[in-house]
Amino acid sequence: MLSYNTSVAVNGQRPSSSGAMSSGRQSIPPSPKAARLPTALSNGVMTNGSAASTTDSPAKDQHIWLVTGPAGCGKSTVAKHIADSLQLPFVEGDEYHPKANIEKMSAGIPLTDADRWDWLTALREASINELDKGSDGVVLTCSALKRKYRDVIRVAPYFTPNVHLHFIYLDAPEEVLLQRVSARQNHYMGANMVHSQFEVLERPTADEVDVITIDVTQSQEAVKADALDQANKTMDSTRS
Ligand SMILES: Nc1ncnc2c1ncn2[C@@H]1O[C@H](COP(=O)(O)OP(=O)(O)OP(=O)(O)O)[C@@H](O)[C@H]1O
Ligand SMILES: O=C(O)[C@H](O)[C@@H](O)[C@H](O)[C@H](O)CO
Repeated sequence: MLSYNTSVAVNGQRPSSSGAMSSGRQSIPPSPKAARLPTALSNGVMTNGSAASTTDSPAKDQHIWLVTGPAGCGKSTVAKHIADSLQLPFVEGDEYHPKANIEKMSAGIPLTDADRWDWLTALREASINELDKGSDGVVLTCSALKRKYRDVIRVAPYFTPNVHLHFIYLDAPEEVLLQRVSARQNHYMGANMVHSQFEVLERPTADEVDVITIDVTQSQEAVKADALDQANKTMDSTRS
């Protein structure tokens, strides 16, 4: 049975190891967007339910860009830049946290797996909703600290081969992010939370071939340019 603790296949390949996993087993809730699940038409052809896929012409390529990493790594900065540059809708993951999560983090209490599940599925749904409106893609921010959190999002393009999911992981040592979060004003996530983010962080492994890693110890301008360049190259390589 598929569970939160079972790694999903990335580009058709199931990983040999999926990093540190906790012991609790919970079933992954199905995407509420049941219409995207394949259904058989009377002619036997499978469709994901979108209008485009029921016509003769193939559905256009659509990209989900999920900008990830611990608090303060620059997710919002990079995601806004990519969204503006590529003229794509932007979904700020922080705005999808339930009130209870914000209260916890404001009080300096790290979230648990259980606190994050509904948030992750809400973000997955938000990305699908944007694509369903017809855009060429969507850019989201989401810490996605653990492998199994990324796996929750990996369900989004299932059954829709025209949808390509890419993680942009912003990498920096803890000391760098501590400095950036300490300098930041008016944010619920305080510097006291940075260490806990690194305690649970599972850096993407080599088998997670849908991840682009960006070194964010560089200047903000260099990081933005690097991330956009990598996104453009990735899109070029997926073009059929
Ligand atoms: N490459 C960089 N160099 C220096 N400062 C940066 C860089 N990128 C972002 N910053 C600054 O670091 C802070 C955190 O950036 P940002 O809010 O984009 O991160 P985030 O990952 O979205 O944070 P959070 O997850 O806590 O919402 C901001 O004050 C931002 O201006
Ligand atoms: O998974 C988590 O613990 C949370 O998503 C945090 O990472 C914050 O929401 C975000 O980074 C804002 O600082």
